[in-house]
Amino acid sequence: MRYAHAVDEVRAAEAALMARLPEGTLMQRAAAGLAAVCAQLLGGLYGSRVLLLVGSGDNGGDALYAGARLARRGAHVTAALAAQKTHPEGLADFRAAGGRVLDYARLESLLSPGEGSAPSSAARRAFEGTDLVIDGLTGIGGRGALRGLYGALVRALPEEAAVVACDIPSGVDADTGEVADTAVRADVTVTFGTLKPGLLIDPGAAHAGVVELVDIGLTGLPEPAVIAPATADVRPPRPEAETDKYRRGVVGVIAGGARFTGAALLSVGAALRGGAGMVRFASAARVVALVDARWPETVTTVLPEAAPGDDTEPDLDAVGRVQAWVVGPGLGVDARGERLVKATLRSEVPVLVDADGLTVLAGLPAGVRRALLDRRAPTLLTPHAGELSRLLNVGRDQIEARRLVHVRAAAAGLGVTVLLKGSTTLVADPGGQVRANLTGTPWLATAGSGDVLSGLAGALLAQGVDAADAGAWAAHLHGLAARIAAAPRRGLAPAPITAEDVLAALPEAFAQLS
Ligand SMILES: NC(=O)C1=CN([C@@H]2O[C@H](COP(=O)(O)OP(=O)(O)OC[C@H]3O[C@@H](n4cnc5c(N)ncnc54)[C@H](OP(=O)(O)O)[C@@H]3O)[C@@H](O)[C@H]2O)[C@@H](O)CC1
Ligand SMILES: Nc1ncnc2c1ncn2[C@@H]1O[C@H](COP(=O)(O)OP(=O)(O)O)[C@@H](O)[C@H]1O
Ligand SMILES: [K+]
Repeated sequence: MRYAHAVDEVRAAEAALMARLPEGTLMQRAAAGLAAVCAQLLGGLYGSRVLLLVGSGDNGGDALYAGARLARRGAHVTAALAAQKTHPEGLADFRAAGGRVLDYARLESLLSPGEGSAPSSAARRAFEGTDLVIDGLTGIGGRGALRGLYGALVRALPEEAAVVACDIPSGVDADTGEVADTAVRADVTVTFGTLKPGLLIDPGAAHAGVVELVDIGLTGLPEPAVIAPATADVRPPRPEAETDKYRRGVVGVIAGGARFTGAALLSVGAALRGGAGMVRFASAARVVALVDARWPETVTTVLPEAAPGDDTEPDLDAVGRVQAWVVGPGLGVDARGERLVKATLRSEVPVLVDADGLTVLAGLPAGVRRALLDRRAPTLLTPHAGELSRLLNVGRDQIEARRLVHVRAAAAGLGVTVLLKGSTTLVADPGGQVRANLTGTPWLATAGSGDVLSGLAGALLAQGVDAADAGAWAAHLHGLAARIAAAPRRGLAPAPITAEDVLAALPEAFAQLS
Protein backbone atom coordinates (compact mmCIF):
# COMPACT_ATOMS: atom_id res chain seq x y z
CA MET A 1 0.00 0.00 0.00
CA ARG A 2 1.26 3.50 -0.73
CA TYR A 3 -0.09 6.41 1.30
CA ALA A 4 -0.38 10.05 0.28
CA HIS A 5 -1.18 12.94 2.61
CA ALA A 6 -2.46 16.42 1.88
CA VAL A 7 0.01 19.32 2.10
CA ASP A 8 -1.58 20.86 5.22
CA GLU A 9 -1.26 17.54 7.03
CA VAL A 10 2.37 17.15 5.97
CA ARG A 11 3.16 20.66 7.18
CA ALA A 12 1.48 20.05 10.54
CA ALA A 13 3.36 16.77 11.09
CA GLU A 14 6.65 18.38 10.01
CA ALA A 15 6.13 21.30 12.37
CA ALA A 16 5.48 18.97 15.31
CA LEU A 17 8.61 16.96 14.53
CA MET A 18 10.80 20.01 13.91
CA ALA A 19 9.87 21.40 17.31
CA ARG A 20 11.55 18.36 18.90
CA LEU A 21 14.69 18.30 16.73
CA PRO A 22 17.71 20.59 16.28
CA GLU A 23 17.12 23.13 13.51
CA GLY A 24 17.79 21.89 10.01
CA THR A 25 17.66 18.19 10.92
CA LEU A 26 14.73 17.39 8.63
CA MET A 27 16.22 19.20 5.69
CA GLN A 28 19.50 17.31 6.18
CA ARG A 29 17.60 14.01 6.23
CA ALA A 30 15.76 14.99 3.05
CA ALA A 31 18.95 16.12 1.32
CA ALA A 32 20.82 12.96 2.31
CA GLY A 33 18.03 10.80 0.83
CA LEU A 34 17.90 12.89 -2.34
CA ALA A 35 21.69 12.77 -2.80
CA ALA A 36 21.74 8.99 -2.27
CA VAL A 37 19.19 8.41 -5.04
CA CYS A 38 21.10 10.75 -7.38
CA ALA A 39 24.43 9.04 -6.63
CA GLN A 40 22.88 5.67 -7.41
CA LEU A 41 21.46 6.94 -10.71
CA LEU A 42 24.77 8.47 -11.75
CA GLY A 43 26.81 5.36 -11.02
CA GLY A 44 30.20 7.05 -10.71
CA LEU A 45 30.02 10.52 -9.17
CA TYR A 46 33.54 11.66 -9.94
CA GLY A 47 33.51 14.04 -12.91
CA SER A 48 29.74 13.73 -13.48
CA ARG A 49 27.85 16.94 -14.31
CA VAL A 50 24.89 17.87 -12.19
CA LEU A 51 22.59 20.88 -12.61
CA LEU A 52 20.44 22.12 -9.70
CA LEU A 53 17.27 24.10 -10.40
CA VAL A 54 16.94 26.21 -7.27
CA GLY A 55 13.74 28.04 -6.30
CA SER A 56 13.13 30.50 -3.47
CA GLY A 57 11.88 28.09 -0.82
CA ASP A 58 12.97 25.08 1.20
CA ASN A 59 12.62 22.86 -1.85
CA GLY A 60 15.58 24.79 -3.26
CA GLY A 61 17.32 24.35 0.10
CA ASP A 62 17.01 20.57 -0.17
CA ALA A 63 18.48 20.68 -3.68
CA LEU A 64 21.42 22.86 -2.56
CA TYR A 65 22.33 20.61 0.39
CA ALA A 66 22.02 17.52 -1.82
CA GLY A 67 24.16 19.23 -4.48
CA ALA A 68 26.79 20.03 -1.83
CA ARG A 69 26.92 16.35 -0.85
CA LEU A 70 27.43 15.32 -4.48
CA ALA A 71 30.08 18.03 -5.00
CA ARG A 72 32.02 16.77 -1.96
CA ARG A 73 32.12 13.36 -3.62
CA GLY A 74 33.62 14.68 -6.84
CA ALA A 75 30.68 15.73 -9.01
CA HIS A 76 30.75 19.03 -10.96
CA VAL A 77 27.61 20.70 -9.66
CA THR A 78 26.10 23.95 -10.94
CA ALA A 79 23.21 25.66 -9.16
CA ALA A 80 20.91 27.74 -11.36
CA LEU A 81 19.27 30.27 -9.01
CA ALA A 82 15.84 30.89 -10.52
CA ALA A 83 14.65 33.34 -7.85
CA GLN A 84 16.16 36.47 -6.37
CA LYS A 85 15.85 34.91 -2.91
CA THR A 86 17.65 31.62 -2.13
CA HIS A 87 17.84 29.43 0.99
CA PRO A 88 20.87 31.17 2.61
CA GLU A 89 22.38 28.31 4.64
CA GLY A 90 21.90 25.87 1.78
CA LEU A 91 23.63 28.23 -0.63
CA ALA A 92 26.53 28.81 1.80
CA ASP A 93 27.02 25.07 2.25
CA PHE A 94 26.88 24.55 -1.51
CA ARG A 95 29.55 27.20 -2.12
CA ALA A 96 31.72 25.77 0.66
CA ALA A 97 31.54 22.37 -1.06
CA GLY A 98 32.94 23.90 -4.25
CA GLY A 99 29.66 24.15 -6.13
CA ARG A 100 29.41 26.61 -9.02
CA VAL A 101 26.62 29.21 -8.95
CA LEU A 102 24.74 30.58 -11.94
CA ASP A 103 23.14 33.58 -10.24
CA TYR A 104 19.74 35.05 -11.03
CA ALA A 105 20.98 37.87 -13.27
CA ARG A 106 23.18 35.54 -15.32
CA LEU A 107 20.41 32.97 -15.62
CA GLU A 108 17.96 35.66 -16.71
CA SER A 109 20.22 36.74 -19.56
CA LEU A 110 20.86 33.12 -20.56
CA LEU A 111 17.15 32.39 -20.71
CA SER A 112 16.13 35.51 -22.57
CA PRO A 113 14.22 34.07 -25.49
CA GLY A 114 16.02 33.38 -28.74
CA GLU A 115 14.09 33.01 -31.99
CA GLY A 116 10.36 32.64 -31.21
CA SER A 117 9.83 31.15 -27.77
CA ALA A 118 12.57 28.49 -28.07
CA PRO A 119 15.28 28.60 -25.42
CA SER A 120 18.26 30.69 -26.52
CA SER A 121 21.32 28.95 -27.90
CA ALA A 122 23.26 30.36 -24.95
CA ALA A 123 21.03 28.39 -22.55
CA ARG A 124 21.42 25.26 -24.65
CA ARG A 125 25.20 25.60 -24.60
CA ALA A 126 25.31 26.33 -20.88
CA PHE A 127 23.37 23.15 -20.01
CA GLU A 128 24.89 20.87 -22.63
CA GLY A 129 26.59 17.77 -21.26
CA THR A 130 24.52 17.69 -18.06
CA ASP A 131 24.16 14.13 -16.79
CA LEU A 132 21.58 14.79 -14.10
CA VAL A 133 19.17 17.60 -13.22
CA ILE A 134 17.87 18.02 -9.67
CA ASP A 135 14.61 19.94 -9.68
CA GLY A 136 14.29 22.09 -6.56
CA LEU A 137 12.13 24.92 -7.92
CA THR A 138 8.95 24.27 -5.98
CA GLY A 139 7.82 21.54 -3.63
CA ILE A 140 4.71 21.45 -1.48
CA GLY A 141 4.69 25.27 -1.51
CA GLY A 142 4.20 25.43 -5.31
CA ARG A 143 0.97 27.09 -6.45
CA GLY A 144 -0.40 27.56 -9.96
CA ALA A 145 1.59 27.94 -13.17
CA LEU A 146 5.38 28.33 -12.80
CA ARG A 147 6.21 32.05 -12.72
CA GLY A 148 9.23 34.18 -13.47
CA LEU A 149 12.25 32.30 -14.82
CA TYR A 150 11.00 28.92 -13.60
CA GLY A 151 9.00 27.92 -16.70
CA ALA A 152 11.66 29.06 -19.17
CA LEU A 153 14.34 27.19 -17.20
CA VAL A 154 12.33 23.97 -17.29
CA ARG A 155 11.77 24.34 -21.04
CA ALA A 156 15.52 24.84 -21.62
CA LEU A 157 16.62 21.58 -19.95
CA PRO A 158 18.71 19.26 -22.09
CA GLU A 159 16.67 16.27 -23.25
CA GLU A 160 19.34 13.67 -22.62
CA ALA A 161 19.86 14.44 -18.90
CA ALA A 162 18.17 12.30 -16.24
CA VAL A 163 15.82 14.38 -14.09
CA VAL A 164 15.25 13.85 -10.38
CA ALA A 165 12.48 15.92 -8.79
CA CYS A 166 12.83 16.97 -5.17
CA ASP A 167 9.60 16.12 -3.27
CA ILE A 168 7.29 16.78 -6.25
CA PRO A 169 7.97 17.79 -9.87
CA SER A 170 7.80 21.59 -10.01
CA GLY A 171 4.64 22.77 -11.73
CA VAL A 172 2.59 19.86 -10.34
CA ASP A 173 0.08 20.72 -7.60
CA ALA A 174 1.02 18.46 -4.67
CA ASP A 175 -2.57 18.12 -3.42
CA THR A 176 -4.35 17.40 -6.69
CA GLY A 177 -1.90 16.45 -9.45
CA GLU A 178 -3.02 19.46 -11.49
CA VAL A 179 -0.55 20.94 -13.98
CA ALA A 180 -1.41 24.52 -14.90
CA ASP A 181 1.19 24.97 -17.65
CA THR A 182 4.81 23.82 -17.85
CA ALA A 183 5.90 21.18 -15.34
CA VAL A 184 9.07 19.20 -14.84
CA ARG A 185 9.01 15.68 -16.32
CA ALA A 186 11.02 13.60 -13.89
CA ASP A 187 12.50 10.15 -14.28
CA VAL A 188 12.50 9.78 -10.51
CA THR A 189 10.81 11.81 -7.79
CA VAL A 190 12.33 11.61 -4.32
CA THR A 191 9.59 12.52 -1.88
CA PHE A 192 9.89 13.04 1.85
CA GLY A 193 7.98 11.59 4.80
CA THR A 194 4.89 10.47 2.87
CA LEU A 195 3.66 10.60 -0.73
CA LYS A 196 1.63 13.60 -1.88
CA PRO A 197 -1.65 12.95 -3.77
CA GLY A 198 -0.32 14.73 -6.86
CA LEU A 199 2.27 11.97 -7.27
CA LEU A 200 -0.46 9.35 -7.72
CA ILE A 201 -2.94 11.24 -9.88
CA ASP A 202 -2.57 12.33 -13.51
CA PRO A 203 -1.46 14.59 -14.98
CA GLY A 204 0.95 14.87 -11.99
CA ALA A 205 1.60 11.13 -11.77
CA ALA A 206 2.74 11.04 -15.39
CA HIS A 207 5.30 13.77 -14.56
CA ALA A 208 6.67 12.04 -11.46
CA GLY A 209 8.30 8.94 -12.96
CA VAL A 210 9.36 6.40 -10.33
CA VAL A 211 8.49 7.66 -6.86
CA GLU A 212 11.07 6.98 -4.11
CA LEU A 213 9.99 7.67 -0.54
CA VAL A 214 12.64 8.91 1.92
CA ASP A 215 11.89 8.37 5.60
CA ILE A 216 12.56 11.61 7.51
CA GLY A 217 10.99 10.31 10.73
CA LEU A 218 7.53 11.87 10.26
CA THR A 219 5.05 10.39 12.72
CA GLY A 220 1.56 11.25 13.86
CA LEU A 221 0.18 11.69 10.34
CA PRO A 222 -3.62 11.43 10.16
CA GLU A 223 -5.56 9.14 7.78
CA PRO A 224 -4.09 9.42 4.30
CA ALA A 225 -5.93 11.51 1.72
CA VAL A 226 -5.26 8.90 -0.97
CA ILE A 227 -4.13 5.28 -0.77
CA ALA A 228 -2.85 3.15 -3.62
CA PRO A 229 -3.18 -0.59 -3.10
CA ALA A 230 -0.26 -2.79 -4.12
CA THR A 231 -0.89 -6.18 -5.72
CA ALA A 232 -0.42 -7.81 -2.30
CA ASP A 233 -3.31 -5.70 -0.93
CA VAL A 234 -5.79 -7.01 -3.51
CA ARG A 235 -7.47 -9.97 -1.86
CA PRO A 236 -10.69 -11.12 -3.50
CA PRO A 237 -12.34 -14.03 -1.67
CA ARG A 238 -11.21 -17.53 -2.57
CA PRO A 239 -13.76 -20.34 -2.58
CA GLU A 240 -13.71 -22.53 0.49
CA ALA A 241 -13.63 -26.32 0.07
CA GLU A 242 -17.31 -26.80 0.82
CA THR A 243 -18.69 -23.84 -1.03
CA ASP A 244 -21.24 -24.04 -3.84
CA LYS A 245 -22.11 -21.72 -6.69
CA TYR A 246 -24.80 -19.84 -4.74
CA ARG A 247 -22.62 -19.30 -1.71
CA ARG A 248 -19.87 -17.88 -3.93
CA GLY A 249 -22.31 -15.15 -4.96
CA VAL A 250 -24.51 -14.63 -8.00
CA VAL A 251 -24.14 -11.49 -10.08
CA GLY A 252 -26.95 -10.20 -12.27
CA VAL A 253 -26.07 -8.23 -15.40
CA ILE A 254 -28.61 -6.04 -17.19
CA ALA A 255 -27.02 -4.69 -20.33
CA GLY A 256 -27.37 -4.27 -24.09
CA GLY A 257 -30.38 -3.06 -26.00
CA ALA A 258 -31.64 -2.16 -29.42
CA ARG A 259 -28.36 -0.50 -30.52
CA PHE A 260 -25.51 -2.13 -28.62
CA THR A 261 -24.85 -5.79 -27.92
CA GLY A 262 -21.07 -6.04 -27.55
CA ALA A 263 -21.00 -4.26 -24.19
CA ALA A 264 -23.26 -6.96 -22.72
CA LEU A 265 -20.98 -9.76 -23.99
CA LEU A 266 -17.88 -8.12 -22.50
CA SER A 267 -19.49 -7.31 -19.18
CA VAL A 268 -20.92 -10.83 -18.81
CA GLY A 269 -17.55 -12.35 -19.76
CA ALA A 270 -15.76 -10.37 -17.05
CA ALA A 271 -18.46 -11.18 -14.49
CA LEU A 272 -17.93 -14.88 -15.28
CA ARG A 273 -14.17 -14.53 -14.82
CA GLY A 274 -14.47 -12.38 -11.68
CA GLY A 275 -15.01 -15.23 -9.24
CA ALA A 276 -18.78 -15.18 -8.68
CA GLY A 277 -20.51 -18.59 -8.60
CA MET A 278 -23.00 -17.74 -11.32
CA VAL A 279 -23.97 -14.96 -13.70
CA ARG A 280 -27.59 -14.18 -14.49
CA PHE A 281 -28.28 -12.01 -17.51
CA ALA A 282 -31.45 -10.21 -18.52
CA SER A 283 -32.15 -8.09 -21.59
CA ALA A 284 -34.01 -7.95 -24.89
CA ALA A 285 -34.41 -11.22 -26.84
CA ARG A 286 -31.75 -10.37 -29.42
CA VAL A 287 -29.08 -9.67 -26.80
CA VAL A 288 -30.01 -12.72 -24.76
CA ALA A 289 -29.57 -14.90 -27.85
CA LEU A 290 -26.06 -13.55 -28.36
CA VAL A 291 -25.12 -14.04 -24.71
CA ASP A 292 -26.49 -17.61 -24.78
CA ALA A 293 -24.35 -18.36 -27.81
CA ARG A 294 -21.15 -16.82 -26.49
CA TRP A 295 -21.43 -17.63 -22.78
CA PRO A 296 -23.60 -20.76 -22.41
CA GLU A 297 -22.80 -20.95 -18.68
CA THR A 298 -24.92 -17.79 -18.12
CA VAL A 299 -28.50 -18.14 -16.86
CA THR A 300 -30.52 -15.79 -19.07
CA THR A 301 -33.95 -14.19 -19.02
CA VAL A 302 -35.68 -12.30 -21.83
CA LEU A 303 -37.25 -9.13 -20.45
CA PRO A 304 -40.54 -8.44 -22.21
CA GLU A 305 -40.70 -5.13 -24.05
CA ALA A 306 -43.12 -2.71 -22.39
CA ALA A 307 -45.91 -1.33 -24.56
CA PRO A 308 -45.49 2.37 -25.40
CA GLY A 309 -46.60 4.49 -22.44
CA ASP A 310 -46.49 1.51 -20.05
CA ASP A 311 -44.16 2.51 -17.25
CA THR A 312 -44.74 -0.39 -14.86
CA GLU A 313 -41.50 -1.46 -13.24
CA PRO A 314 -39.77 -4.51 -14.77
CA ASP A 315 -40.08 -7.67 -12.66
CA LEU A 316 -36.53 -8.44 -11.56
CA ASP A 317 -37.75 -11.35 -9.42
CA ALA A 318 -38.33 -13.18 -12.69
CA VAL A 319 -34.58 -12.99 -13.35
CA GLY A 320 -33.80 -14.87 -10.14
CA ARG A 321 -31.96 -14.04 -6.92
CA VAL A 322 -28.65 -12.25 -7.14
CA GLN A 323 -26.20 -10.81 -4.60
CA ALA A 324 -25.35 -7.80 -6.80
CA TRP A 325 -26.57 -6.10 -9.97
CA VAL A 326 -24.57 -4.54 -12.78
CA VAL A 327 -26.76 -2.26 -14.87
CA GLY A 328 -26.02 -0.05 -17.80
CA PRO A 329 -23.44 -1.21 -20.39
CA GLY A 330 -24.95 -0.68 -23.85
CA LEU A 331 -28.39 -0.40 -22.22
CA GLY A 332 -29.67 2.66 -24.10
CA VAL A 333 -30.92 5.82 -22.47
CA ASP A 334 -34.59 5.56 -23.41
CA ALA A 335 -37.59 4.84 -21.17
CA ARG A 336 -36.70 1.12 -21.08
CA GLY A 337 -33.19 1.92 -19.80
CA GLU A 338 -34.62 4.25 -17.20
CA ARG A 339 -37.09 1.64 -15.90
CA LEU A 340 -34.31 -0.95 -15.59
CA VAL A 341 -31.93 1.40 -13.75
CA LYS A 342 -34.69 2.37 -11.33
CA ALA A 343 -35.70 -1.26 -10.72
CA THR A 344 -32.17 -2.39 -9.86
CA LEU A 345 -31.61 0.59 -7.55
CA ARG A 346 -34.86 -0.22 -5.73
CA SER A 347 -33.53 -3.72 -4.97
CA GLU A 348 -31.87 -4.48 -1.65
CA VAL A 349 -28.55 -5.78 -2.98
CA PRO A 350 -25.37 -3.93 -4.05
CA VAL A 351 -25.73 -2.22 -7.44
CA LEU A 352 -23.08 -1.08 -9.90
CA VAL A 353 -24.29 1.52 -12.42
CA ASP A 354 -22.15 2.01 -15.53
CA ALA A 355 -22.25 3.65 -18.96
CA ASP A 356 -25.81 4.34 -20.23
CA GLY A 357 -27.10 3.67 -16.72
CA LEU A 358 -25.14 6.73 -15.60
CA THR A 359 -26.48 8.88 -18.41
CA VAL A 360 -29.98 7.85 -17.36
CA LEU A 361 -29.19 8.85 -13.76
CA ALA A 362 -27.78 12.19 -14.91
CA GLY A 363 -31.00 12.92 -16.81
CA LEU A 364 -33.30 12.36 -13.82
CA PRO A 365 -34.55 15.26 -11.69
CA ALA A 366 -32.15 15.70 -8.76
CA GLY A 367 -34.78 14.72 -6.17
CA VAL A 368 -35.62 11.47 -7.97
CA ARG A 369 -31.93 10.62 -8.33
CA ARG A 370 -31.30 11.35 -4.66
CA ALA A 371 -34.17 9.12 -3.58
CA LEU A 372 -32.94 6.28 -5.83
CA LEU A 373 -29.37 6.49 -4.54
CA ASP A 374 -30.49 6.71 -0.91
CA ARG A 375 -30.24 2.96 -0.34
CA ARG A 376 -28.99 0.74 2.44
CA ALA A 377 -27.01 -1.64 0.20
CA PRO A 378 -23.74 -0.44 -1.39
CA THR A 379 -23.89 1.50 -4.66
CA LEU A 380 -20.93 1.88 -6.99
CA LEU A 381 -21.01 4.27 -9.96
CA THR A 382 -18.26 3.80 -12.58
CA PRO A 383 -18.22 6.91 -14.83
CA HIS A 384 -15.55 8.05 -17.23
CA ALA A 385 -14.88 11.81 -17.29
CA GLY A 386 -17.69 12.43 -19.81
CA GLU A 387 -20.26 10.57 -17.73
CA LEU A 388 -19.14 12.28 -14.53
CA SER A 389 -19.33 15.58 -16.36
CA ARG A 390 -23.04 14.94 -17.00
CA LEU A 391 -23.65 13.85 -13.41
CA LEU A 392 -21.93 16.90 -11.91
CA ASN A 393 -22.69 19.41 -14.63
CA VAL A 394 -18.99 20.31 -14.85
CA GLY A 395 -16.92 20.38 -18.06
CA ARG A 396 -15.11 17.19 -19.04
CA ASP A 397 -11.75 19.03 -19.28
CA GLN A 398 -12.23 20.35 -15.77
CA ILE A 399 -12.79 16.81 -14.53
CA GLU A 400 -9.70 15.47 -16.26
CA ALA A 401 -7.57 18.33 -14.94
CA ARG A 402 -8.86 17.98 -11.35
CA ARG A 403 -9.88 14.36 -10.92
CA LEU A 404 -9.44 14.16 -7.16
CA VAL A 405 -11.60 17.17 -6.43
CA HIS A 406 -14.42 15.99 -8.68
CA VAL A 407 -14.48 12.32 -7.73
CA ARG A 408 -14.66 13.36 -4.08
CA ALA A 409 -17.40 15.88 -4.79
CA ALA A 410 -19.42 13.24 -6.65
CA ALA A 411 -19.12 10.63 -3.90
CA ALA A 412 -19.98 13.12 -1.17
CA GLY A 413 -22.77 14.82 -3.13
CA LEU A 414 -24.44 11.62 -4.32
CA GLY A 415 -23.73 9.66 -1.13
CA VAL A 416 -22.36 6.61 -2.99
CA THR A 417 -18.98 5.17 -3.99
CA VAL A 418 -17.70 6.60 -7.27
CA LEU A 419 -15.02 5.07 -9.50
CA LEU A 420 -13.73 7.62 -11.99
CA LYS A 421 -12.10 5.92 -14.99
CA GLY A 422 -9.34 7.35 -17.14
CA SER A 423 -5.58 7.57 -17.21
CA THR A 424 -5.67 7.50 -13.41
CA THR A 425 -8.59 5.56 -11.98
CA LEU A 426 -9.76 6.89 -8.61
CA VAL A 427 -12.31 5.37 -6.27
CA ALA A 428 -13.87 7.71 -3.70
CA ASP A 429 -16.24 6.81 -0.93
CA PRO A 430 -18.71 9.32 0.50
CA GLY A 431 -16.54 9.75 3.62
CA GLY A 432 -13.79 11.26 1.46
CA GLN A 433 -11.28 8.43 1.35
CA VAL A 434 -9.81 7.89 -2.10
CA ARG A 435 -7.98 4.94 -3.65
CA ALA A 436 -5.81 5.41 -6.71
CA ASN A 437 -4.97 2.62 -9.11
CA LEU A 438 -1.34 2.25 -10.15
CA THR A 439 -1.62 -0.63 -12.64
CA GLY A 440 -3.35 1.29 -15.44
CA THR A 441 -1.80 1.46 -18.88
CA PRO A 442 -2.73 3.60 -21.87
CA TRP A 443 -3.25 0.34 -23.82
CA LEU A 444 -6.54 0.15 -21.91
CA ALA A 445 -7.85 3.15 -23.82
CA THR A 446 -9.75 0.90 -26.21
CA ALA A 447 -13.47 0.58 -26.82
CA GLY A 448 -15.20 -1.89 -24.53
CA SER A 449 -12.55 -2.10 -21.83
CA GLY A 450 -14.86 -0.22 -19.47
CA ASP A 451 -17.51 -2.94 -19.94
CA VAL A 452 -14.94 -5.50 -18.80
CA LEU A 453 -14.29 -3.43 -15.68
CA SER A 454 -17.98 -3.24 -14.78
CA GLY A 455 -18.53 -7.00 -15.00
CA LEU A 456 -15.41 -7.66 -12.94
CA ALA A 457 -16.32 -5.16 -10.21
CA GLY A 458 -19.89 -6.50 -10.16
CA ALA A 459 -18.59 -10.03 -9.55
CA LEU A 460 -16.56 -8.75 -6.58
CA LEU A 461 -19.62 -6.98 -5.15
CA ALA A 462 -21.60 -10.21 -5.45
CA GLN A 463 -18.90 -11.97 -3.43
CA GLY A 464 -19.46 -9.55 -0.57
CA VAL A 465 -16.52 -7.20 -1.20
CA ASP A 466 -17.41 -3.64 -0.13
CA ALA A 467 -17.92 -1.06 -2.86
CA ALA A 468 -14.61 0.81 -2.49
CA ASP A 469 -12.52 -2.38 -2.46
CA ALA A 470 -14.59 -3.90 -5.30
CA GLY A 471 -13.87 -0.83 -7.43
CA ALA A 472 -10.20 -0.54 -6.49
CA TRP A 473 -9.47 -4.25 -6.79
CA ALA A 474 -11.29 -4.51 -10.11
CA ALA A 475 -9.29 -1.55 -11.46
CA HIS A 476 -6.07 -3.17 -10.23
CA LEU A 477 -6.83 -6.54 -11.87
CA HIS A 478 -8.07 -4.82 -15.04
CA GLY A 479 -4.76 -2.93 -15.34
CA LEU A 480 -2.72 -6.07 -14.68
CA ALA A 481 -4.73 -7.96 -17.32
CA ALA A 482 -4.15 -5.19 -19.87
CA ARG A 483 -0.41 -5.26 -19.20
CA ILE A 484 -0.32 -9.05 -19.54
CA ALA A 485 -2.34 -8.87 -22.76
CA ALA A 486 -0.24 -6.06 -24.27
CA ALA A 487 3.16 -7.52 -23.37
CA PRO A 488 2.77 -11.22 -22.73
CA ARG A 489 6.51 -11.84 -22.79
CA ARG A 490 9.12 -9.90 -20.87
CA GLY A 491 11.53 -7.91 -22.95
CA LEU A 492 9.31 -7.73 -26.02
CA ALA A 493 7.57 -4.54 -27.09
CA PRO A 494 3.89 -4.25 -26.17
CA ALA A 495 1.28 -4.58 -28.91
CA PRO A 496 -2.17 -3.01 -29.24
CA ILE A 497 -4.92 -4.97 -27.50
CA THR A 498 -8.71 -5.23 -27.61
CA ALA A 499 -11.15 -5.39 -24.72
CA GLU A 500 -11.49 -9.12 -25.55
CA ASP A 501 -7.77 -9.54 -24.93
CA VAL A 502 -8.12 -7.90 -21.50
CA LEU A 503 -10.97 -10.26 -20.74
CA ALA A 504 -8.90 -13.27 -21.82
CA ALA A 505 -5.99 -12.19 -19.58
CA LEU A 506 -8.09 -11.89 -16.40
CA PRO A 507 -7.29 -15.41 -15.11
CA GLU A 508 -3.58 -14.66 -15.38
CA ALA A 509 -4.06 -11.33 -13.61
CA PHE A 510 -5.79 -13.19 -10.72
CA ALA A 511 -2.87 -15.64 -10.71
CA GLN A 512 -0.48 -12.76 -10.00
CA LEU A 513 -2.27 -12.02 -6.73
CA SER A 514 -0.93 -15.02 -4.85
N1 LIG B 1 8.89 21.75 6.17
C1 LIG B 1 9.84 20.82 6.45
O1 LIG B 1 10.06 20.45 7.55
C2 LIG B 1 10.59 20.21 5.38
C3 LIG B 1 10.43 20.64 4.08
N2 LIG B 1 11.17 20.13 3.13
C4 LIG B 1 11.18 20.72 1.81
O2 LIG B 1 10.60 21.98 1.79
C5 LIG B 1 9.64 22.06 0.75
C6 LIG B 1 8.61 23.08 1.04
O3 LIG B 1 9.29 24.29 1.15
P1 LIG B 1 8.54 25.70 1.16
O4 LIG B 1 7.45 25.63 2.13
O5 LIG B 1 9.57 26.71 1.40
O6 LIG B 1 7.92 25.77 -0.26
P2 LIG B 1 8.56 25.54 -1.73
O7 LIG B 1 7.84 24.37 -2.31
O8 LIG B 1 10.02 25.47 -1.67
O9 LIG B 1 8.12 26.81 -2.54
C7 LIG B 1 7.95 28.00 -1.88
C8 LIG B 1 8.14 29.20 -2.75
O10 LIG B 1 8.07 28.98 -4.13
C9 LIG B 1 7.46 30.12 -4.75
N3 LIG B 1 6.46 29.64 -5.65
C10 LIG B 1 5.34 28.92 -5.36
N4 LIG B 1 4.67 28.64 -6.46
C11 LIG B 1 5.38 29.16 -7.48
C12 LIG B 1 5.18 29.19 -8.88
N5 LIG B 1 4.13 28.61 -9.45
N6 LIG B 1 6.11 29.83 -9.63
C13 LIG B 1 7.17 30.41 -9.07
N7 LIG B 1 7.39 30.43 -7.75
C14 LIG B 1 6.51 29.81 -6.97
C15 LIG B 1 6.87 30.97 -3.65
O11 LIG B 1 7.67 32.09 -3.51
P3 LIG B 1 7.09 33.57 -3.75
O12 LIG B 1 6.81 33.65 -5.20
O13 LIG B 1 5.88 33.64 -2.90
O14 LIG B 1 8.22 34.40 -3.31
C16 LIG B 1 7.02 30.12 -2.42
O15 LIG B 1 7.38 30.85 -1.30
C17 LIG B 1 9.13 20.67 0.62
O16 LIG B 1 8.53 20.42 -0.60
C18 LIG B 1 10.42 19.89 0.82
O17 LIG B 1 11.14 19.86 -0.39
C19 LIG B 1 12.15 19.10 3.40
O18 LIG B 1 13.37 19.78 3.59
C20 LIG B 1 11.81 18.28 4.58
C21 LIG B 1 11.52 19.12 5.75
N1 LIG C 1 -4.83 6.69 -20.83
C1 LIG C 1 -5.28 5.68 -20.08
N2 LIG C 1 -4.46 5.05 -19.21
C2 LIG C 1 -4.91 4.03 -18.45
N3 LIG C 1 -6.18 3.55 -18.50
C3 LIG C 1 -7.03 4.14 -19.33
C4 LIG C 1 -6.64 5.23 -20.17
N4 LIG C 1 -7.72 5.62 -20.89
C5 LIG C 1 -8.73 4.80 -20.52
N5 LIG C 1 -8.32 3.91 -19.59
C6 LIG C 1 -9.14 2.86 -18.95
O1 LIG C 1 -9.84 2.16 -19.98
C7 LIG C 1 -11.18 1.92 -19.60
C8 LIG C 1 -12.10 2.64 -20.59
O2 LIG C 1 -13.41 2.59 -20.15
P1 LIG C 1 -14.56 3.45 -20.81
O3 LIG C 1 -14.14 4.87 -20.90
O4 LIG C 1 -15.80 3.12 -20.11
O5 LIG C 1 -14.58 2.90 -22.30
P2 LIG C 1 -15.67 1.97 -23.01
O6 LIG C 1 -16.98 2.63 -22.76
O7 LIG C 1 -15.30 2.00 -24.47
O8 LIG C 1 -15.56 0.64 -22.43
C9 LIG C 1 -11.30 2.41 -18.17
O9 LIG C 1 -11.04 1.36 -17.27
C10 LIG C 1 -10.21 3.46 -18.07
O10 LIG C 1 -9.75 3.66 -16.76
K1 LIG D 1 10.56 20.12 -7.06
